Amino acid sequence: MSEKPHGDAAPSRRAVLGWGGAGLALGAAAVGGTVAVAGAGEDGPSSSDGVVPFHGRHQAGIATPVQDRLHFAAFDVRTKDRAELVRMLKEWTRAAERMTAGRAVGEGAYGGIPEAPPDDTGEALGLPASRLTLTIGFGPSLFDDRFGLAGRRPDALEDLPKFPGDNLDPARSGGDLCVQACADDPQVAVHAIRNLTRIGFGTVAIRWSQLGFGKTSSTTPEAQTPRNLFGFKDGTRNISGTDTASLDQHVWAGGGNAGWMAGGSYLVARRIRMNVETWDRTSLQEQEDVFGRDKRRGAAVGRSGEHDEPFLKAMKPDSHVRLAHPDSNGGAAMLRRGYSFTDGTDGLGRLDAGLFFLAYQSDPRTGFVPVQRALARSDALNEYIQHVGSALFAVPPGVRDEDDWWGRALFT
Ligand SMILES: C=CC1=C(C)c2cc3[nH]c(cc4nc(cc5[nH]c(cc1n2)c(C)c5CCC(=O)O)C(CCC(=O)O)=C4C)c(C)c3C=C
Ligand SMILES: [Fe+2]
Repeated sequence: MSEKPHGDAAPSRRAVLGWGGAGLALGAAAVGGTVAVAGAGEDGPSSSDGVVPFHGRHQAGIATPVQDRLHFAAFDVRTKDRAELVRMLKEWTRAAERMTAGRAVGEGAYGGIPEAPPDDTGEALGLPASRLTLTIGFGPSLFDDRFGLAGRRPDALEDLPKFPGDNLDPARSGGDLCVQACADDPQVAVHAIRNLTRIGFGTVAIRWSQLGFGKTSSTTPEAQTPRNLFGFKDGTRNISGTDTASLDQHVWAGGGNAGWMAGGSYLVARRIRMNVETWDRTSLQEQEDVFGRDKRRGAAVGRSGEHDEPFLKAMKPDSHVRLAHPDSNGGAAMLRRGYSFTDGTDGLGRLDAGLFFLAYQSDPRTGFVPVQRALARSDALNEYIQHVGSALFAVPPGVRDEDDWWGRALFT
């Protein structure tokens, strides 16, 4: 790709009108696919590095390799006009195509009509695509009478039950829509959410959002397993993004009563506060017993290598890994894709820190729910954590091409 990162937009209206013949030539080149735009380079190096393809059978941001940073936003829909919502989803899709390719939204951040605000907010000018992925989801509350979608709600999008120990803040829970923005540069992820929010002004409003850093799970087992804020390797036994058999079995939805979801997935998001101060005063032995893995290598009790198969009976009955393992839950499994967060302090001198747990599965009723029931009941980790936010979303299949848009199968 020869476009400059985030710098170039389609040639601006003024540029096309003003350049005359040059503008026409540019237009012809654009039809062919790539565009060498006058002025390319002034905002950063030209490169197609770090571009994760936006189009495909599945949305990017699920099985694709996990990036370093997250900006997650849940939105309430403010309009009651279905056509307006559809218009916005189409506009969002076109903007997402551009931003994930490292390009600015619409006509860009400068060079347009001086009397109008620019199409792009500009803070990603000169930055590469940074493996940005944008993944949309539809919450249970979207499927009400407002948009005539009640009959299209998937059975699998059943509200999550209340689990023992939950202390959920409604202001950090739920949402009609969500967008998960992941990138290796936080500015690129934030830019993407900000621009989608700007496009949606009047149609949707942000209900809550979460920034994340330090991925706590990876979908690439050959890479070094990241550590969570308790200092333990997290994601050792995650589903790999290239394990198509496991993805088909545990992650991609088949459709069920909602054919429009075939090739999609269900996302559970939980904001989990971690009491790092208490943890840091806990003995190493207790810490390792809590997880059932050792802190140095991440090896399961009685094993020496991180990826050696755990022997569950060697672990304490209330250890996290024993309780969460598929063998303890009738085979239940999910693809974890969470991030650490720190959101300042809580006024009592403690960090407001934790895990923003994100898990994708083919059906939460057979994925997250049974595992979380077991954990909520008996997990030794519960002494150190608390679930404070929760949301569930149906994540539709991927956008196939430039004529397709987020939610087309649901709304048409
Ligand atoms: C309901 C699902 C899960 C929640 C909620 C959850 C919270 C949570 N987990 C850790 C740290 C670790 N989890 C590990 C393994 C693990 N966790 C879950 C599920 C939930 N975790 C599963 C399915 C597994 C894999 C079990 C297995 O197959 O062996 C590990 C060990 C390393 C690994 O395999 O990833 C750690 C460490 C925290 C800190 C946390 C809440 C804050
Ligand atoms: Fe876990």
